[in-house]
Amino acid sequence: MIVTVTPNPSLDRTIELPGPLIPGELQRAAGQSVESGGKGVNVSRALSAAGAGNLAVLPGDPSDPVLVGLAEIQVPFRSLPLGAPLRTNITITDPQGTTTKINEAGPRFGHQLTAALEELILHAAEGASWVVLAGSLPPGVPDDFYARVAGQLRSRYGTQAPRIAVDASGPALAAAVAARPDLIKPNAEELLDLHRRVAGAPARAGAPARAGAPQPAPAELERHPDLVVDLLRDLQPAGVRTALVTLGARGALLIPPAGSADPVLCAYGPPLTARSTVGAGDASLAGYLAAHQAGGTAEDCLRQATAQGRAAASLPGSTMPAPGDLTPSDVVVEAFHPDSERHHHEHHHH
Ligand SMILES: O=P(O)(O)OC[C@@]1(O)O[C@H](CO)[C@@H](O)[C@@H]1O
Repeated sequence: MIVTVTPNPSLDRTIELPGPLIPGELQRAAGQSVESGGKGVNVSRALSAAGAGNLAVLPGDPSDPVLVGLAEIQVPFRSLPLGAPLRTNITITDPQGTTTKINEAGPRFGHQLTAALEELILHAAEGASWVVLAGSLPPGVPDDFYARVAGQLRSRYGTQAPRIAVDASGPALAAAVAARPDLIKPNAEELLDLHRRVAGAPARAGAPARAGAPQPAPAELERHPDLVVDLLRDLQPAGVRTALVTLGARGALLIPPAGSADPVLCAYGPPLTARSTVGAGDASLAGYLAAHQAGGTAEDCLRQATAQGRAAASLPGSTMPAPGDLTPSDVVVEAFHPDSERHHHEHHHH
């Protein structure tokens, strides 16, 4: 069973505009939807849609629309009553595939709530194969929350401890990496940010010091997977093990831990117009975990991750794909070679 943890869930409200977003103007929506969200909640929704056993752990009162929504779609969850509403996050999409997102901070946690959430997670994780620690931390929860939880899970369950995946950003991700999670799933922007934050990490033996060197823009990183691999190698001494790096329309890379004999794998598919990219990374992570849980090879896991991410991007709002939405045979997975890769992508996109 896969346990997902979402300390800062959200009600995701999506507005579909008939044209580009114009700041300062009244615009009328061509469509709208509301879904229970937050990264771990999305991973759970995607796992449930794929028929994979999972349990979502999240704060929220029983009457909160996020929990009511989860119950409606029969995603199993355990929740921690808050006495306060969860946040609402807004997504605005246009027909060109541009997604604008505005996320609230979320309700404030005191020490007691933080401790109660930690205990709920430790309890719910008993017997789990994976625990996914996902999304931002609400105000009041310390940045090292994921690192602490990972440490507690390992000390409490020892050899029976679940594998740990982290899908977060900013300080929560940087602090979590120190606990050596089994898997991280950054996108280009999160990877650059992580590299910036962990720049003080000891450089890998023989590598030129990269700290202070100008960083590429996220879109440039998506076009140059060789740069992604370089950044990852820099981060491994700081605690990064397996990394699933999602590269938007460019596919994804699976980078094994330092010293592994396994090759770096890359995956891509035919061009697609995104309808809403919100939740695509979460769907990718769910695909990876479902395939891993089913005993799949690294190639299977990356193919399933990429197929799920592509399907999620082509669906409105943060809708998670069902098996019928997937076209895994569209996805090419191959060993990554810096030179051939650039050629492939150029070939592919012209
Ligand atoms: O503010 P966070 O916790 O970083 O991200 C929250 C969020 O943007 O992540 C999901 C998409 O990945 C959405 O369901 C949700 O609104």
